[in-house]
Amino acid sequence: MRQIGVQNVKLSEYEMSIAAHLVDPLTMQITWHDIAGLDEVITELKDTVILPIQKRHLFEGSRLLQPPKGVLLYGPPGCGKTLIAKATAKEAGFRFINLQPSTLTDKWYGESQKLAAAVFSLAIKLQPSVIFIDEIDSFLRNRSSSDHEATAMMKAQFMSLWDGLETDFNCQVIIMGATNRPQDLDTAILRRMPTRFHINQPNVKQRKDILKLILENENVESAVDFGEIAKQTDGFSGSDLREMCRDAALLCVRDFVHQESPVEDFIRPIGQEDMKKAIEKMKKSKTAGVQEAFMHVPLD
Ligand SMILES: Nc1ncnc2c1ncn2[C@@H]1O[C@H](COP(=O)(O)OP(=O)(O)OP(=O)(O)O)[C@@H](O)[C@H]1O
Repeated sequence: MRQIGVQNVKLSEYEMSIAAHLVDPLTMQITWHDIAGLDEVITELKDTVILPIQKRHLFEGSRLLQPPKGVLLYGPPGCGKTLIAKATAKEAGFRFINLQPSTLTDKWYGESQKLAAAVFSLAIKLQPSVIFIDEIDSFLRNRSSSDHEATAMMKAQFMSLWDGLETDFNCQVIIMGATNRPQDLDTAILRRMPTRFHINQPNVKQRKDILKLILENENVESAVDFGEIAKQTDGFSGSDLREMCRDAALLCVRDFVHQESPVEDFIRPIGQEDMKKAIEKMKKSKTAGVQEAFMHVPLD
């Protein structure tokens, strides 16, 4: 707590266990510059979320123009939802509580309720703060009659705590949720997240931008054609592209390690051919499914 500049705040046992999920803003280095191809989303986030926070005095008189208390980021996996949430917190100067739903759902009933309450009370004590819930659909999904009673109670409690934030005009706590399955979210939850951003699978131009960013500080041959690679990677997420570039870089390392008699003490730059091989490998693992791909990794 001292590290993040919080003093004289007493925490309960439950708040302490939630505080373990707090990301120290000094170590949280993600900024807008670490995100490629999502300029439109970033501009909109700046206007609707960051500006009302940073220029609070300009919006004080208006209830309409308060920063939203709930923001939903939705779209396929690996396309930058977590990056966006972290960068928003960093740029707004908010503390970041990275809440895994399992923190609440793995506990026995009474414990879950106390922890859920602690999430909110901690966020308020530490405000300004963002509570980030990845895979928010996993515990705030559509309510159904088959819900366990404890699950239903927990959802109801979560929502009423959330409403507490909404009604407190001066409270600077934002809930940011991420999901791959927005259609599974409870409608009452969707209503509490009116500000929504679709983070889609990157198109060809976005893939080119992401590739440039990933390879910005790497040793890459000048002849490497980013446009061509972007064209050949249709259907790849940002995370796939990163993994693919890592594979291409590893091919260079492997050549260095396995050369017969080391001539020079440097690793060759990444070339177009390395990228081509890495694309093929990623395509195979995507079609074969992750499990299948793992079976072909030699264990030695
Ligand atoms: N737009 C992007 N720009 C730069 N890097 C990206 C982008 N999208 C994804 N990445 C890379 O992929 C990694 C995974 O992205 P991230 O965790 O933000 O995805 P996500 O949408 O939250 O996925 P999940 O739904 O699986 O949690 C990032 O750490 C980053 O290296």
